[in-house]
Amino acid sequence: VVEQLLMDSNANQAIICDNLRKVYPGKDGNPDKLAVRGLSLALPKGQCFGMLGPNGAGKTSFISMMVGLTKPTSGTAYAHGMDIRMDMDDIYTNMGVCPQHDLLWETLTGKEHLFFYARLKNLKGAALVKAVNDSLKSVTLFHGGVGDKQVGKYSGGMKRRLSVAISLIGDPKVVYMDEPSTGLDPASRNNLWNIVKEAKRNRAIILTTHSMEEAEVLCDRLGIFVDGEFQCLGNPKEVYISFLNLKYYCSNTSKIIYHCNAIQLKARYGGAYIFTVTTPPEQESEIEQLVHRLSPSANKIYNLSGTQKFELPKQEVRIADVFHAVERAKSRLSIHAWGLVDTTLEDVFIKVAKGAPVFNDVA
Ligand SMILES: Nc1ncnc2c1ncn2[C@@H]1O[C@H](COP(=O)(O)OP(=O)(O)OP(=O)(O)O)[C@@H](O)[C@H]1O
Repeated sequence: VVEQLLMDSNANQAIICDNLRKVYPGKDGNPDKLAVRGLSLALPKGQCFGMLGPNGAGKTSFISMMVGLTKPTSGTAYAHGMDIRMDMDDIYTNMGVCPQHDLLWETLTGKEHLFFYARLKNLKGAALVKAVNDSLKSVTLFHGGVGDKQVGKYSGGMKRRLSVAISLIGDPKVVYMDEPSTGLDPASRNNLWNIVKEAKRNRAIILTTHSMEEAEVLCDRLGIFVDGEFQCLGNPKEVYISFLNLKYYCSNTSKIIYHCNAIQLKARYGGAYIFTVTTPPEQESEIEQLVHRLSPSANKIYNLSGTQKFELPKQEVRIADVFHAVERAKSRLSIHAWGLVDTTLEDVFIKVAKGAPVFNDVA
């Protein structure tokens, strides 16, 4: 699969991770720490991938490997088709990083920062000046001579915008952003989100965040990372979570309701339930009709080989009606499994984090 993706890398996949692992050797008789336990991921250009996870989950360890600060213990990853084990120098020319804490020189101006980083990306002459001015404009630090002020005089929001501008200077195709909007007021945060939305058009962005809202606004796909591995991967509208013992309204042919250790969730989007049904593929249209009778504005969000998922606006449906409708339908349809879940991304994230082992942030 990785080889196929790599062959396609020039055309499509900006980032490919192949069973990436990071183990920190235990010291003083302590056991080894598996910070990243075999991460595989492909991210096409034009997408922003959000990495959520509790403190100590391994997000920074992952990003550190991707940006060349540390070496993988095993496995590898490819940025723009280049291997992080061997080709880091080439990767740097096409990579941008916005670190969690602004790494800025207080006595340099915003513009000087951008000149410095743009030169590192081999920009020269008129192209260099244009790139710096465009960059300042894109993060609204151009007008009024703000770009010529020392960074020490910048507000937190201005520093964060500058850090994002630095990560994007030189048109890198792969960008890592570590909690880009942490600590910003709502207006500055919205401003920064617009910059990131614009930036993701022609590059791949991997973004870590603790904000569900940020993940929903910016990310085309996201994963919840716990204890060194993804517990779920999907788009913000629909994420699969496993290894959790969450209450889940679910039934299959033998049980009506049980507590199962898998959950499908839908992020808020106005408060909807996710209704999932698996039947033989030829019965799909009958299920669709049933769903639309229950909820006329239901929206189909997934369909594969007889498994269909719909979002049902909460104000339109009562849970009991769904249960009755499915039970009645079982007399004429082969419903292999079905489920109805009501939860928000934030609720689930908190439960995922609680379900994870307690991490000690101190290495
Ligand atoms: N250099 C190191 N040596 C040993 N253990 C480490 C080292 N760096 C991180 N760890 C451990 O690896 C685990 C993952 O840490 P990491 O910093 O990658 O998590 P994180 O998800 O980025 O957390 P946060 O959200 O707090 O930044 C933690 O248990 C941490 O204590």
